[in-house]
Amino acid sequence: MASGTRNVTRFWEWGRKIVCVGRNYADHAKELNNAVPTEPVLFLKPPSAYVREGSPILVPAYSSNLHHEVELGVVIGTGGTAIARASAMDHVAGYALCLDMTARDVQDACKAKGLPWTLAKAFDTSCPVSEFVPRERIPDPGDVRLWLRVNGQLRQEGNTAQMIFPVPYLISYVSAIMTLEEGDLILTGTPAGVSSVREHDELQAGIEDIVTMTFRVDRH
Ligand SMILES: O=C([O-])CC(=O)C(=O)O
Ligand SMILES: [Mg+2]
Repeated sequence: MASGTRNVTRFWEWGRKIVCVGRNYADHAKELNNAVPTEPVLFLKPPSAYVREGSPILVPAYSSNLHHEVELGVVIGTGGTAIARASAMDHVAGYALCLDMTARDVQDACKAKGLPWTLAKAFDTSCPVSEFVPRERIPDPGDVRLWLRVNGQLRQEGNTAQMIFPVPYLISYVSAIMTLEEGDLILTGTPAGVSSVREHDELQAGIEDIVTMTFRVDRH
């Protein structure tokens, strides 16, 4: 697991990139009136987006509609360029439960103006992450249940079997565009049920009961 003096189980400390896949579940694409894509939709978050349990998720000062998106995160172990689909899983060190926090009002405005989603997706605390989950604990990333509760109420529930583009496809696709490096994280998209959160809300999420996490929401 160790690489030099660094340990991939603390990948969020490495300063590596976070590659996000959008609209990878048809039911979520439809709930936001987006077309179901014929190839992956990609965007990035900077490593400064990471937040860990114990620290709050902050609503950006410029947003009044912050949404949760629960997602399976794939942590890259061995980097590569133009990785073949057949060997893609050899590049996975493990997984993490992630939230792709999204300023939905800002994203809607960006979409309307044809602008990038950076303000909506890449702000500080926009990427809450769980503990690292070693790959052995998820033998099939194409068949795990993701769930998210807000103040105890179930809001999102989906199975990664519903992904349009499965994990090996995504690793191959992304690595043909940008080299994947050890410690990079791929967020694989969210199932349906995204909704608003406010100051003082409590978010609880899990990959089944393999890993769970709890975050509170605060304002700047
Ligand atoms: O903002 C969106 O709806 C796109 C996205 O991140 C997702 O589908 O997970
Ligand atoms: Mg997302």
